[in-house]
Amino acid sequence: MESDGPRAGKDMQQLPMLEEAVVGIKDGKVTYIGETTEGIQADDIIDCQGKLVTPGLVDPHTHVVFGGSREHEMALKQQGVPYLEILKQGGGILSTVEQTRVASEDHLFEKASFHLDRMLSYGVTTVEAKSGYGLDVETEVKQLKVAKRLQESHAMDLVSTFLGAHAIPHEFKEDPQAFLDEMLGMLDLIKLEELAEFVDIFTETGVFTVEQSRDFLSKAKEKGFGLKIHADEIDPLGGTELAADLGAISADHLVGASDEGIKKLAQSGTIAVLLPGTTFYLGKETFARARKMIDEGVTVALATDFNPGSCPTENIQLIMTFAALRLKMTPEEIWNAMTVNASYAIGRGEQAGQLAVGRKADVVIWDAPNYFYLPYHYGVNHVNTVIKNGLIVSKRRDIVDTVSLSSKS
Ligand SMILES: N=CN[C@@H](CCC(=O)O)C(=O)O
Ligand SMILES: [Zn+2]
Repeated sequence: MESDGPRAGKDMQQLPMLEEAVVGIKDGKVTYIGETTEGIQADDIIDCQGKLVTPGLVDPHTHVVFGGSREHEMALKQQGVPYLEILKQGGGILSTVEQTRVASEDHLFEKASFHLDRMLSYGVTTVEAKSGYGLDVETEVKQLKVAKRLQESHAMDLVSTFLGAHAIPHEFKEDPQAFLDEMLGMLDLIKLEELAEFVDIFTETGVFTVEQSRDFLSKAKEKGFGLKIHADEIDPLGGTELAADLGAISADHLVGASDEGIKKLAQSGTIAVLLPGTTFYLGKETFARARKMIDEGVTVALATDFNPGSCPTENIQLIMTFAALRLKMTPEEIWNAMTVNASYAIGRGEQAGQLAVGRKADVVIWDAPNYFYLPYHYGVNHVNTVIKNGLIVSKRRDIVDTVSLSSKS
């Protein structure tokens, strides 16, 4: 799984793989990858005979720090009330904002920790975490501080994104610009206290316009932040083009991305982070045009978008199945999208997403006989063991003979 950079377009089909491989780990790092154990001494040996071994997965788009939950919205969804209508009525994101504002920092820490444990158990070892459920200075800082504490104490590696521009809170309903100015006013503090590396905005009907987003993100860029955009998730407004124009590191969702937008992503190198779990959960028929993106030479990554509203699942393996069946991505493209490309989408291309000598020993051993088995056998957890920085952080029941799971392996 070594790569010099993100894999774009048809290069996403490349998936270097060793059979009969040996991975050596010492002091938390990968020290050896080869096909023989000859001349190698080890204190502990894990026999992975017949099993797939990969780098830890990278989830480059999550909203993991939040208060409460939104199961009460399920009935509204069943009645056909659209996502943006629920938000307009003060529910949706704004309901989670209320629950996050009243939660203590320690509570949010414990809750996010629980979700991160679950993500680790599904084979994810690096994750991006967005704020955006505070929408006021105090609560946004509280969320970002929780992410920072988690980065310092949890086995998971976290990369933090400031999404203060996630929705317009009640108190600014009549004056969205004043709200955006308040969020912009936080950037110096966020920089000073190293609370986030990226700034994101929800560019969507009834939330922020393309022009508001351009202005907001340009100011964040001037202050030295990397940029991300929730772009063309529901209505095709042109957030994709904006992401490319501004040189954003990623443009996320992209269900309604135009032909022009897709071309621009390929030219700018902005990574398309696709979130098919969200499209599924919103009950949409039309998914992001991954095939067109790959044909045009775009770098595609995949993520869960784990959040309490539009995609409440930590199961990134389920996203593999959606990517295969609804985005028509090949298994090779899916693995690249969740490892190499995902790590570049959050500025961790040099640290995560590859199994290579000298890198962190973030390794997953799967109860699967080959890499295309995972998107196929869906809805369950195929992890056998997760190793983070050389230590076992998650171990599940062993199946001795994985080969027997498959007729062909
Ligand atoms: N679309 C905007 N933000 C999130 C959903 C947040 C929520 O519904 O709580 C997303 O990426 O899908
Ligand atoms: Zn999101």
